[in-house]
Amino acid sequence: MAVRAVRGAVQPEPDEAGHMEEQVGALLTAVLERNGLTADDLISIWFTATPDPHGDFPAAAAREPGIGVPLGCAQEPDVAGAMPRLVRILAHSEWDRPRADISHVYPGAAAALRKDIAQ
Ligand SMILES: O=C(O)C(=O)C[C@]1(C(=O)O)C=C[C@@H](O)C=C1
Repeated sequence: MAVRAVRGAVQPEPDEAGHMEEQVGALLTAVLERNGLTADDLISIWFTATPDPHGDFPAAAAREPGIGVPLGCAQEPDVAGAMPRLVRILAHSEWDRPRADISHVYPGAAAALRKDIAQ
């Protein structure tokens, strides 16, 4: 069994506590479903958020889909002209398939960040 990493990002809109939880939760659910993973396969999830105000900690959204692994949040560099209000995830998982099979999930506006890998 290998350890693999999967990426994703979402731009919660509007920036209210309930929406953050709902949309980041949906991102996490999509990452699991598209990759045939369960919450038990995960090892950890690192969240980053752009420096604009957010209604809640992104990691709080992982509790709704029942994800019980270690979580962390940090702030992205404040790059001029960068897309605002983004929450990004980097999840590590145990995986029995090749790296090329991983689906990285960038719904909606976030797809513009990584046209090369967004699904
Ligand atoms: O993948 C993303 O979410 C990006 O915005 C791209 C990118 C990159 O340049 O590779 C930029 C910033 C993030 O911290 C991670 C990756």
